This record gives sequence, structure tokens and C-alpha cells, in this order.
Amino acid sequence: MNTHIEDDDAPPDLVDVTTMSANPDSVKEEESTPRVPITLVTGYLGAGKTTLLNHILTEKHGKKIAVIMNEFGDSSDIEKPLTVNEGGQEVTEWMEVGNGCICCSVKDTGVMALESLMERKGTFDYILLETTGLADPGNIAPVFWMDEGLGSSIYLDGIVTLVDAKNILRLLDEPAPEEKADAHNEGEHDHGSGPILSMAHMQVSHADVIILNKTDLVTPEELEVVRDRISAINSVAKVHVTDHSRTPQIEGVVLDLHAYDHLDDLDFSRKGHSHMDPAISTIAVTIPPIAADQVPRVDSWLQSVLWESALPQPAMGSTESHPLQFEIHRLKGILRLQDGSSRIIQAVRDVFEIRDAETTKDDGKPSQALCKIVLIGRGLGPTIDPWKKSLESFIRR
Ligand SMILES: Nc1nc2c(ncn2[C@@H]2O[C@H](COP(=O)(O)OP(=O)(O)OP(=O)(O)O)[C@@H](O)[C@H]2O)c(=O)[nH]1
Ligand SMILES: [Zn+2]
Repeated sequence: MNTHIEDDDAPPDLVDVTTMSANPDSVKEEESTPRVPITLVTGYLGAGKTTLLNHILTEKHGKKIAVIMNEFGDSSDIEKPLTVNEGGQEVTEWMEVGNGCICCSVKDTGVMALESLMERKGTFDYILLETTGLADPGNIAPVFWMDEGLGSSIYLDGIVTLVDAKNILRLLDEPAPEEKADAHNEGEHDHGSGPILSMAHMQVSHADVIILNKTDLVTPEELEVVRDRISAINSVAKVHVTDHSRTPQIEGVVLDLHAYDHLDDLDFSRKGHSHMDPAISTIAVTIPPIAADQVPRVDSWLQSVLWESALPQPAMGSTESHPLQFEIHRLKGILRLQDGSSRIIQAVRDVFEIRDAETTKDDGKPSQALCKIVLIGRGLGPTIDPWKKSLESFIRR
């Protein structure tokens, strides 16, 4: 399935780079160097990830970007090409990243590549990592929160998912590859049975930005259908329509998304979509401002929802007879406190954090003053009612 060899935009040539070897002083500098942002670039096989990265490498953006490409598609590579673009000069070398297996991919080859990359910290100020087309970004994203080493030197700026407009509908309706990987996958996330859930769903549901690519291959009508389907799965991601991954700009589209450090934009971009995806959807739960001592209750509620896939029941003896069978892939939220401060919630799968929000300007709109939690996942049910009731009653207990 790999088409890089006959690409028009062939990957840069391999050149020797002595200038990039680790600076002996870098160990001393480590403490003072700020964390480097990383954007994960995901998307199904052939969606245009490498095309996007090549596009970025040739644009003027004034950043030294370390790009780790996934040149050999989905073999478990033992080497990854690393390109750093510096003053218009591209330098590529190959990094040993050890042996990885995409099925057991908490430590996949991408993560190992990052570990080798951090040995030369200071030679770049941004990282772009192309994940393999079959990888679930939900496995990689939490590494930046859980891994002491990587988490202290890198922060996740956002997840960009390339979508192949021509093939996405078919991919969304295809059975998940998990069945065949299962033998290899014990203890991994069990996606259960139920509506079809493909890798394409996982990649779309985790996205902060969706680049709807290859639009030259579809009609405007087909494009509309695809857009509807995508936003039914993930209504919060920003969607950019492209061909050959040529985004209108790079900053704010692929770089510097700050998807995990502020949440201006929890409003759904396309409302009232009629074609719900049977497998994954987005819901938003809003409640009035809470007291500071209710924040730990929200934390407990999230533990139940994210770790146990259990929605705390509103009250004893409640008539709730059909507990939802759900699974959350991505969750973000903002808690407004009665004292005027805010907290931000971020979760990818079962890893989550609640932290202080940077002070946000109060624009006086009452809707801005509500707590809001957005959940993306499967089996969320037809209405937000059970979610809202559960949250509201749980935090008051
Ligand atoms: N027609 C058309 N072709 C495209 C477009 N974007 C990319 N391609 C071509 O599609 C092929 C695959 O693109 P890549 O950028 O290599 O895709 P990828 O996601 O990196 O692929 P893998 O790494 O194999 O998963 C290449 O031949 C690209 O030139 C597009 O918008 N329209
Ligand atoms: Zn690629």
C-alpha cells in the first residue's frame, strides 16, 4: 500500500549531518529548555500524511521543525527518517528506533523515534510525527502525559488527522482490523462488539484538526456527504478541505494548535447533522458553574466514565434500567467555578487531567459561564439526558 517510491514529491535525499549531533552542553541546559511542542499527524494509509509533511518542510515558517516520517508505511520499522528543516535547508538522517510492533503500540516505533530524537534536543523547536496509517493515535497521545522522560521534554500540541475524501466512507464502514490483531493485543483496549468501529473511526475521533484531503477526486456532492459523516463522528475538530494536503496556512492548522492548553472553541462547527455515524458520536454536556470543592467530584465522575465505562446512576432506586454500554475515546471540557476561575479537562481514552485554565476573557455571554464537557466515543446514546443527570447528581452527592 505504500506509494512513496513513485511520489512526485519524493522524500528528501539522505545526507550526512554532523551538525546535528548532540551538543555536549545539552545535558546542562536541559532544565532550562522549554518543552517542545509536538503535532501527531495521523490518517489512514495513503491519506496524504507524508505529502502534508513535505509541504510543511518546504514552506516558510521560521521554525526548525523535526519531522519524523513513516516512510515504510506500516512495517515495524527499525529506522525512521528524521528531517530537520533549517533555513530552507533540509537535513535528513535515519534514526535507529529499535523494534516495535504496531499492535502493542503503547511504545510504538514513533515513540521510540521520539526518544532518540530528544537526545539532540535544542536543534529544533517543533516536532511533527507521522504515525503509521494503521495506528490508533489514542495509544500514542497519552504517552506525553504518562512517560516521565518524554512528558518533561515534549508536550502534545494537537492531533491532525488526514482524511482521504475518496475512500473514507468505505473505510468507516469496514470492520475493524482488531479482530485479527487480537491475539497480539491482550490487555489492550477492548472495543467490544456493537456497531462497526474501524481504525478510521479512531483516527477521526481523536482529531483536533481534520484535513479533508484528496478532494480533487470527489464531486462537491460527495464532499458534502463526507463532511457530514466526519462531523457526526467528531463535531469539535476543525475541518480544512484540501487537495494534495495543501493547507491554506500552517500555523494554527497543523502547528501551534494549542489543542490541549486552551479550549476557546468547544462549539460544534456543524450543527444539526442528520446522518449520525452508527459507531461514534460527539455529545456536549453543560451544567451551571460549580463550587471549588466539587472539582474532586468531577474527577471521580471522570474516573468512573473513563476508567470503568460506567455512568454513575442519578439516584438510588432510579428507574434507569438500560445502562449505556459506552466507550469514550476523547473528552475535553471546561469547568467554570463560582469563584470565577476555570479548570480545563483533557482526556485521551482513559488518561485524563484537570488543571487550571489560563485566565480567559469574560465576554459576558451567559453560555460562556457554563461548565461544558464534550465527549467523543461510541455508544453514547441518543440523548445527553442521562449524562447530564448523572453528572449533576453525582457532583452534589
Ligand atoms: N489525487 C490526489 N492525490 C493525492 C492527494 N494527496 C496526496 N496524494 C497522493 O496520494 C499518495 C499517497 O500520499 P502520501 O502523502 O504518501 O500518503 P500517506 O498518508 O503518507 O501514506 P502512508 O504513509 O502510506 O500511510 C501519493 O501518491 C500522493 O501524491 C490529493 O489531494 N489528490
Ligand atoms: Zn506516509
